[in-house]
Amino acid sequence: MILEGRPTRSIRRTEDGKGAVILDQRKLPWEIKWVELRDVDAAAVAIREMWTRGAPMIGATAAYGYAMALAVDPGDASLAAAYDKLFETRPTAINLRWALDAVRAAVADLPESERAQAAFARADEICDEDAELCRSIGEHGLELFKQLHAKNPDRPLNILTHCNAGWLATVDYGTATAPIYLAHDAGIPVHVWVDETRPRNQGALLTAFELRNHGVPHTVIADNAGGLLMMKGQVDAVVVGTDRVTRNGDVCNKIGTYLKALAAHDNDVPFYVALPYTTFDPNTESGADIPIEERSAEELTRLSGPLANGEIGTVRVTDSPAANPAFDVTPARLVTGYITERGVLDRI
Ligand SMILES: CSC[C@H]1O[C@H](OP(=O)(O)O)[C@H](O)[C@@H]1O
Repeated sequence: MILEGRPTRSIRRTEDGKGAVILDQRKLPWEIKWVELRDVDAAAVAIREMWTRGAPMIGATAAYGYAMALAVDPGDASLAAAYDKLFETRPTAINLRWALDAVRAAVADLPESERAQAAFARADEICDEDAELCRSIGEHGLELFKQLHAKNPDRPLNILTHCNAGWLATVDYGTATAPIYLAHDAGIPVHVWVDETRPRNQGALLTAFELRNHGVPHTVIADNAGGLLMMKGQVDAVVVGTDRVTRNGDVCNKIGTYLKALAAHDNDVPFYVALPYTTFDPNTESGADIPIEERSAEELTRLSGPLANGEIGTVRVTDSPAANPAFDVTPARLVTGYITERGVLDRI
């Protein structure tokens, strides 16, 4: 099923098959700008500077960047150097490692002359698989939403989400948004509370953009408002994406997720995490072992956006020192269930 009102893919190969095309998400929603990535350095910059972001999208972009590196130099030294260059862009989302390992495994035993083509083919597979995984997450989440809505059939189902785990964060459908889109398209009245998600406002800018384009009723709220809404019975479930789920079920996600889980637990609101298997990390025991990315303080001390004259400007929020951890960890004990391509699981 192709969702109307938006591109069907957030990443694709260039026409000549030698690069990748992504949306520059830093410009959204004010400008829809597709950019071509033509080499591994461009892919690394796009990931590190968050032109494109979201765990599956980071993996997909890195996969194509890896293939571009091998098209220039397919030797073993390049295979290792390109892996490291892409791996060190952002430390938290496990999809990055998963995708790089998948491409390396597909080419390492091949003759050098065959490596680039095989790498691009594996990157294509990663993208096609991600779209299918997210659609399956949506199908299983749809059944859950039907059960939740049956409890209060005379009013919309109120879902709260944090950050952007939408089609912009994946190859298609999204993870947390997949059940929202499929429920909306199936005629289930869904309303979404969209956490703005400071400091980069992926919720207010990206999730709101997606939902607006798809005609899904939604309300942008301050990150700190969710607890009150839950206390007032205005949230039927919290559904978020994730960047890494560890073997014990701990969930690493955008900063602020843990606080939503605490409020949900205190108000008996179910808290679900949507993820494909590519975001599960069996090699890490618990959330305590996950590297938490620390991003620039400027992301917190400066705000940018269109000024009255339409130009993109920046305003100062504070001139004081700032700390900017980009993720936090929600312990498994606070997670009601995991919405996966295999179904809704009460333990991962
Ligand atoms: C489906 S992954 C979405 C996940 O990625 C986001 O992080 P970022 O925007 O920094 O890449 C956020 O944690 C989302 O939940």
